[in-house]
Amino acid sequence: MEVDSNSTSNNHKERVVNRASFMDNTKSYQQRRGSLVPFSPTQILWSSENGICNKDDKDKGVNVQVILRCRPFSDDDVRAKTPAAVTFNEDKQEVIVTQSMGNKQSEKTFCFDKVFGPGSKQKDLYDQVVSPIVKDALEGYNWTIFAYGQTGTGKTYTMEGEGGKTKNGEFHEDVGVIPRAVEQLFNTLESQNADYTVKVTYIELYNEEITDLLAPDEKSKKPISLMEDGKGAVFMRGLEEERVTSADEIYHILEKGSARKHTAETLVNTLSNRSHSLFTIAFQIKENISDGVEIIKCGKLNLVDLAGSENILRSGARECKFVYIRSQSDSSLPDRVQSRSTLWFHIDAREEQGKLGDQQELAYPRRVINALVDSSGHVPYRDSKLTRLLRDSLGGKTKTCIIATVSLSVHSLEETQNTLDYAYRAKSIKNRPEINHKVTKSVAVKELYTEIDSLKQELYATREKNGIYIPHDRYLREEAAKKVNLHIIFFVLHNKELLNLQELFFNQQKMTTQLSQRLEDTKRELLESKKYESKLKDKLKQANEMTKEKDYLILNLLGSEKTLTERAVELHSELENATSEVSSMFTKIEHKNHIEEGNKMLIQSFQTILAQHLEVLHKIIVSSVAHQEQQLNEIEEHMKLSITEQDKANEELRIRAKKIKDVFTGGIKTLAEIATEYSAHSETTFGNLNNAVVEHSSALTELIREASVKVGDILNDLHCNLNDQGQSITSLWQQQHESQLRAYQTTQSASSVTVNFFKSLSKDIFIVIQMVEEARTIYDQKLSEFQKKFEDYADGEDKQLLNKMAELLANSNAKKKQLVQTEVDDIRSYIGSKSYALHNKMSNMHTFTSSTNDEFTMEESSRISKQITEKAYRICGFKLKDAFDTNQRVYTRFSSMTSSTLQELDIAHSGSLTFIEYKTC
Ligand SMILES: Nc1ncnc2c1ncn2[C@@H]1O[C@H](COP(=O)(O)OP(=O)(O)OP(=O)(O)O)[C@@H](O)[C@H]1O
Repeated sequence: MEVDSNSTSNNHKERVVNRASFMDNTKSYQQRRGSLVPFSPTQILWSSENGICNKDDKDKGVNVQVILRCRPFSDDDVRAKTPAAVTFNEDKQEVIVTQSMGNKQSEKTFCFDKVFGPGSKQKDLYDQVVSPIVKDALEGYNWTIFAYGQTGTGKTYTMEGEGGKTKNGEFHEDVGVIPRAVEQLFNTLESQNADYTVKVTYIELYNEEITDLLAPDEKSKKPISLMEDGKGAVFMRGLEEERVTSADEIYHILEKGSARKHTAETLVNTLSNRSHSLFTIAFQIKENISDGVEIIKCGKLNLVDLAGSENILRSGARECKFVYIRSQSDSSLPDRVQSRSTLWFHIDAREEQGKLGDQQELAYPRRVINALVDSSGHVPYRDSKLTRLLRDSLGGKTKTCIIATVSLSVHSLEETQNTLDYAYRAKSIKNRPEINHKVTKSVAVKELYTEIDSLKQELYATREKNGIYIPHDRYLREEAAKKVNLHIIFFVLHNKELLNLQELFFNQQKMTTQLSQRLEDTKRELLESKKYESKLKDKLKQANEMTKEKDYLILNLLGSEKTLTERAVELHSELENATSEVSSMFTKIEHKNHIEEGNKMLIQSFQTILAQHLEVLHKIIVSSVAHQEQQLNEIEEHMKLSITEQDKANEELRIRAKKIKDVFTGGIKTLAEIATEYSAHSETTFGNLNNAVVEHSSALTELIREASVKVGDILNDLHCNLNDQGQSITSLWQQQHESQLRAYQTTQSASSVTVNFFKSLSKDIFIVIQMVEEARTIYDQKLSEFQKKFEDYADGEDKQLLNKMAELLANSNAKKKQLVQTEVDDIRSYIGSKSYALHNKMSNMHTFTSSTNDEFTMEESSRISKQITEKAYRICGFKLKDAFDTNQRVYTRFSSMTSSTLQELDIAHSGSLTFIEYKTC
């Protein structure tokens, strides 16, 4: 019957059988793969009672080596720029943890045997830490290396690593401790050219259940139980041992075993180990130390990858079967350990202890460590399978190296501190390593033969189903030995017990005083706690009220959130609309920019056109000025010509008037001569006189007629001249007017074109409108100034010209008028004086005739003479009257002609003045 550690039975026989079974098992000859030496790794793992120890090591003890390794930031941490909470001093082997509490920062420094920072490589760790361990193990020591730390901090990465071998047979840089150790082991064994046997086991401890990861298949997997040999040595029953001959075989086994592990995904690790795994390599090396004397070195490496140390709920594990330890309920533990455990783990009162998982399993090693560190006497190895398996490694005969893994991240600060605390405490655990038993070949062979016999008999008995067969002499031997042992044990135990009890009593006394003191403290604390509780209750009440308020607020908030959501939807649609509008605006802006570009080009072309127009305008003005100058010159020439013609006409008129005067003077003279001759020869020449008078009268009439015709001609010529002058002036004025009109129209059209163009521009270009407006205003101003100047200039010129013309015309008219008036006056006075002289002559002739009539008083003669005189008188009278009438008519006609000409001249003059006034206005 097997004795489980949890079993309370201590039946002697059972123990013997059990031990026998253990011995059988440990010394069973491994024939499966033809090994040279009988051995069992499990035996060597947990028992080394036959070992030869180094006296110094055994006496003083060797501290557990504690290595600290920190993993680098994950990609997520790098992305989130997570701050680091841990710094390293690899030279001093120190780790500094920085913690912020409000405004304060506290630092805690931990010192370890070796510290590997986030930049460390797998090879560095292996070369500096594990390689010496492997060498030491090859000397015959048992070694346990276990990785401990929070999930995702790199335990599996450190122990197993990632990747395999490269093409040139070297390890990938991420390969971990186990494959490298395997290779070093085989390389050394090969190089020593020794006979050796290597065997491996690979187990998983999950939920207090041990699983053989190397079992051929799931069905043939047997439950593995832990067994003790009564002396503290533990072995696993039913465990498959695989004998290996090369490193590659081990890699294969590792792969196979790893694939079977219980894993789950956590928030910090996608492939998190939910179990503890123990990979063990046990080896025996046969060494020939001298002729014929052979020794066998037995060494062993236990490579343990523990499950994540942290609070699993916090890590977000899925499908997690684990709960947390309820240390208060564990009555088997001393109070001190319980309270410490409570600090480390969360409690779930619903779970029974039996159902507790890995976290509880991890709590036990901590308790073991605490007990070992505090030297409290009782070390609770038996509380869990893990601590039972690690018994020899924590305070036992196995050398131990703990690789504590931590994360840099500030988010893992709490777990990092726990790990560092735990690792730091573990540093002070002392083991008492012993080198393993070295046996000669002959002794081993003898033992093996005995074992074979015993096994054969056992087998026989089993087949016969007669119970377990023990040979008689062996039975007697063992019984006797047992009796002796019992006595010895009883005696020793008795004495020891006595001593222990004494010690226990003193300890108890000490503890009692301590406990009563603590009880007092606790009572005080209880009182304070009660006070605190009442305060808490008050606070709870307040909190409840606040919760109600908050609920109400939340309801309101939900309502407003709903409206906000609706509003958000509306806004969203509005935003979409706005976006489309904005995009259309952008298109418009683009279009506008395009137009502006076009406008710019238009402005530029307009500037060019404007410049061209201005140039043309300038040319037109220049040509118009030249034209006007030419016209003025022409007018001047015309005026000069007309003045010359006028002078000529005047000269002609003067000559004619002189001729008329001469004719009149000649006629008067002739008349005087005739009168004289008449008076001398009054009677004889009366007839001649009559004839001469008649002749002269007719000649006078003819003369007057010719004079009046000539005067009429002169007046006609004068009138024609005036008409010509008027016409030439009118045509000149018309030309002038037309050219002015053209110039004015050109200017007007140019200005209107400019204005229109600027108006149309102002509509199109809103942004450049100011510039354009300014330019337009400036241009307008300049143009209007120019136009004004031009108009002023043209008007001034016109005015000056018209004034000059009017002056010239007025002068010429006045001169003409004066000339005509003087001529007319002269003619009038001449005619008047002539008429008067004629009248005087006639009256003189009348007086002479009457006196002649008086002198000849003869009736006949006086009657004839009277008749002749009266006849002559009548004829002269008639002739004079005719001449006078003709003269009068000529005078009237001439006067009327002159006045009408003068009137026409006045009208033309007033017309010119009106035109000049109109132009001036
Ligand atoms: N020192 C390191 N350098 C580079 N990558 C690392 C390091 N340590 C860990 N990692 C990476 O972090 C991830 C988690 O590591 P690992 O699975 O070894 O953590 P663990 O402590 O074994 O977690 P669990 O307890 O959940 O099994 C892996 O992808 C691994 O590659």
